Amino acid sequence: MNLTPKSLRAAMGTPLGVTAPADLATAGVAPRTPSSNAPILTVRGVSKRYDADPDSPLVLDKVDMTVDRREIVALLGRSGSGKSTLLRIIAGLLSSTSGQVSVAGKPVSGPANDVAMVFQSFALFPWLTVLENVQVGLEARGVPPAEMRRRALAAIDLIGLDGFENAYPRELSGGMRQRVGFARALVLDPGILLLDEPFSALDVLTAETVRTDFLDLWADGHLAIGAVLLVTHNIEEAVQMCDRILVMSSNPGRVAAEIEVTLPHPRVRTDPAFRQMVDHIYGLMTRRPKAAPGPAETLAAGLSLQLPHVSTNVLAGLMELVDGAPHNGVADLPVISSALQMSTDDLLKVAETLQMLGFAEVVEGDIRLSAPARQFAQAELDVRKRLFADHLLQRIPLAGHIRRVLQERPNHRAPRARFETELEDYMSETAADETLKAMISWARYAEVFAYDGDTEQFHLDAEEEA
Ligand SMILES: Nc1ncnc2c1ncn2[C@@H]1O[C@H](COP(=O)(O)OP(=O)(O)OP(=O)(O)O)[C@@H](O)[C@H]1O
Repeated sequence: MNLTPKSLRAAMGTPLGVTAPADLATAGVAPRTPSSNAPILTVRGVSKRYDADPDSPLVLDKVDMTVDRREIVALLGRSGSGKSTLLRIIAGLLSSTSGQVSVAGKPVSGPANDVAMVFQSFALFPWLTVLENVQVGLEARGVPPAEMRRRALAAIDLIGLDGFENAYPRELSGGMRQRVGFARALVLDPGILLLDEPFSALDVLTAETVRTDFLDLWADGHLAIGAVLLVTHNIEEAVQMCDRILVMSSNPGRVAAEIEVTLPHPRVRTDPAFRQMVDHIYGLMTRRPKAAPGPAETLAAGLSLQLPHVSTNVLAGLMELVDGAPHNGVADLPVISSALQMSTDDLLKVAETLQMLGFAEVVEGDIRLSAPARQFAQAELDVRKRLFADHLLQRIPLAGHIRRVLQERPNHRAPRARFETELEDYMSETAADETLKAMISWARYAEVFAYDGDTEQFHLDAEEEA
């Protein structure tokens, strides 16, 4: 039986909207009714490098943001944009390189009492029961045992786990485990609740149930929390849940756009206004990758272009899909993403790779194939390879550079390390490694040069030497 707060209350014969257990509820609190003008969270000029070396990658660059009382705010961004880093700095689990964070007017310099967090991985103690897991934070704060038990039971009841107090996490489904994660955070009555992709490890239906139950409790004023900051890369989740969405850009992470969501609750995903907002945000998240430099520009500029490791099978698959009916060359990315059950992040990465290679334009949430891409989609393998080779050499300076070096060397061979070192002047080691992996797989497909994994050397085959 799926015990949700709604079904639980119904089973108890109490109408929705009743006052929740005293320690958790702030009766009569209406969402978005500020109890004070000061924001509950203020982030000012926060920058972060993980390495003390000033030349190491800047993960966050002078981030400014606030969250008001009774607000649910999303930090939405692509993978690697620094969302989790920012959340951990706000929680006091990580220090910033510069800038300040304050919660409820107090500067954060370590784990703060006014902050609680729900993790993607649930992070429960497997050897503790549900009740003991929920009590952990209260125990750390020295709450007396009787009060601790009373508050933990109230939180468990509220979140729909009544009857499971003595169960161990291994006996619970994923959705129930995450409810424990929520109860453990809510029991602390935090000024701000930080949600780090709390629904992304759940299957689609369970995620939707836990999400809407949480929203119901919030809307009914049953949660004694000041505000919520949600980290997600799921655009629909952000539009469904939040009053405001902060879109983060990557490399370095910055707040690139801020969107107020005023759609009435409950928000329906098929509603045209909902879809329009999702499309708009898709557009904002679709940055145009740096264009390949023209002949007048330096090789250095070209080598700074990071390549995503997307396989040619996946690239070909998306071109075929968009080329075919009913899209006929132009498609709405949110529509394809739900049809393929692909995350926004994964789909945008593929679409932007096609754009980088000159096979597509990605604008305002749409992907439009170029003429060569449509030709590719309908061609046999040898024509596909030729088209891909042309685009690779024209659009990706690294491809031309490696090929030139191989042509100039008498034995037509060069070690991978030679290019890796060169790339690392412009990007991190991880990015250089991913760039070379992409280059190797694309070049092999297009037969513009070869790579020997055993000797870690690039080389030209006889027909490639021409
Ligand atoms: N402990 C660490 N040491 C060094 N670099 C790190 C560390 N943690 C994260 N990074 C780097 O910081 C950048 C931002 O990572 P972060 O996890 O904050 O991004 P994110 O937006 O939360 O990504 P995701 O959605 O994939 O979780 C990435 O380039 C990542 O490689």
